[in-house]
Amino acid sequence: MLPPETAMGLWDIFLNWLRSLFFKQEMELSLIGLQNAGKTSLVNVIATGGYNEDMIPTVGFNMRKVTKGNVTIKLWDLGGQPRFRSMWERYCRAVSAIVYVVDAADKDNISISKNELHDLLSKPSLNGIPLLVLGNKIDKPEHLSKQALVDQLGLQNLPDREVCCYMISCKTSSNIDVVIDWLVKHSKTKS
Ligand SMILES: Nc1nc2c(ncn2[C@@H]2O[C@H](COP(=O)(O)OP(=O)(O)OP(=O)(O)O)[C@@H](O)[C@H]2O)c(=O)[nH]1
Ligand SMILES: [Mg+2]
Repeated sequence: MLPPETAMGLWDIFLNWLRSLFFKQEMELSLIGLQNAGKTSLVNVIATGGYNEDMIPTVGFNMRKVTKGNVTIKLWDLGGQPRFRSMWERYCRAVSAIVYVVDAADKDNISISKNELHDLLSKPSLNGIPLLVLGNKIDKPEHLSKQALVDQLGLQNLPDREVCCYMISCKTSSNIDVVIDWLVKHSKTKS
């Protein structure tokens, strides 16, 4: 006979396993933003916790599946260079949320980032899709504050969609847990 506390532990593990069979969640996300913002770094940090200084710019897009608890997240990681931006919309149409990554320490490019974001959100096909804006690289001392980023990206006047903004660092993993929580809350139960 197992001691009662071990039996309870096993019972809990069994129940959790049973729950995970019946309540699988899934979601599809697109990661958008200018080149060098840190989109691929974010995928890596979510998937494995790893961070690398020597990144290769994404050509076209990459798809990666990541499982967090009961949630399987399909991530479309898109290239941010100007020549790839015209395909952003196509990869955002069917997603549960758009994740827009900004280099919060690159003040010179914030207005370009703002214009690209507003351009994308003006597409009728993307109406109503929740938006998560991530100000990345807060390990750099020159990074903008969250309020400054919200103001400079014009996030206050975005109609008819849920908008959320967090400041993160892929390098130090700051606030990555809050990002994952937000994503998991926006997933859908698989039917
Ligand atoms: N200091 C700092 N550097 C970062 C951070 N996140 C990413 N980087 C660096 O920024 C550079 C670009 O990162 P990527 O993840 O390749 O950027 P991307 O948005 O995928 O770029 P494209 O694929 O060209 O669109 C790399 O040198 C990263 O090491 C961060 O949180 N802090
Ligand atoms: Mg990339």
